[in-house]
Amino acid sequence: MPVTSHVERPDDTPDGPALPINELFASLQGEGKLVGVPSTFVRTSGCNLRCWFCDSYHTSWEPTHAWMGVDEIVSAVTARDPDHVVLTGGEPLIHDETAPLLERLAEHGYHVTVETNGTLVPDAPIDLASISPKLSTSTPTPENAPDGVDVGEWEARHEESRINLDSLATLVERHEFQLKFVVTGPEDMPEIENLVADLRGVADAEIHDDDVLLMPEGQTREKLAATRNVVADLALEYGYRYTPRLHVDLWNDAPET
Ligand SMILES: C[S@@+](CC[C@H](N)C(=O)[O-])C[C@H]1O[C@@H](n2cnc3c(N)ncnc32)[C@H](O)[C@@H]1O
Ligand SMILES: Nc1nc2[nH]cc(C(=O)O)c2c(=O)[nH]1
Ligand code: SF4
Ligand SMILES: [Mg+2]
Repeated sequence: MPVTSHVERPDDTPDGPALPINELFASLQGEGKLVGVPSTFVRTSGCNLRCWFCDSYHTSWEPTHAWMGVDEIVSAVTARDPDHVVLTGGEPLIHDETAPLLERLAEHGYHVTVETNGTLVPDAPIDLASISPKLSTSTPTPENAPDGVDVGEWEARHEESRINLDSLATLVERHEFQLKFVVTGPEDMPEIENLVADLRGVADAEIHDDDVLLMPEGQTREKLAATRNVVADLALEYGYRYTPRLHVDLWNDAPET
């Protein structure tokens, strides 16, 4: 079981910038302000956190990928001719090579959303920073760990690195953004309220209530059936926005969706 966030680059990868790619596919944006928009998804492998509920297990707990040169990734995107591109992971911003990829995608004129946990800041163009800060209920423990996983050092490591207020402030100052919280239940709300207040205190940017999105936790239709109405009621109660997980409604937990 890998215990680092680092994904080693083997010697036989292409010359120039390259990234470990878990999957690259066309789908509808399933989450957030652009839900329903046809998009090409580029999913990098490797993450600096280990949410117990991570719906991309093969980019975090057990990273799986092929190395692709930035040129090759751009060609695979242009072949699909999208208007919207979503760069996600894993955590795409742990890789320095996401910056040249984002530059290239911007040159092509695509609208690019970056899905990030908000702990890192790139120096690169982003049209929508889709920031999903991780709450204390995301922290892995021996009790909630995915089957067969030894949480080991990750309980402490995740807990100490999951929130970086400076990074969050810089991201919301530099980019159009959404704050998309994975909500497991009402006990998450005080933490969300405190984090939004802290961020409003330090960031030189307006954070409107409808920039704050509550997303039900659940990798499967069955799990979402149990959380979505609870979370919808919380959005109504607190005045934040609700986001569905459209792709889970449509395709459950199938890969490349
Ligand atoms: C796999 S993450 C990759 C991007 C980045 N690492 C992050 O966490 O934002 C993509 C999105 O899925 C969300 N997510 C992951 N597992 C989830 C689950 N079990 N239920 C709901 N959302 C989940 C994350 O919060 C994030 O918004
Ligand atoms: N359809 C679809 N929409 C998504 N929006 C964010 C996703 C992600 O994994 O980052 C995602 C995903 O995995 N699939
Ligand atoms: S930060 Fe994102 S990719 Fe990393 S473990 Fe959490 S949900 Fe998965
Ligand atoms: Mg996903």
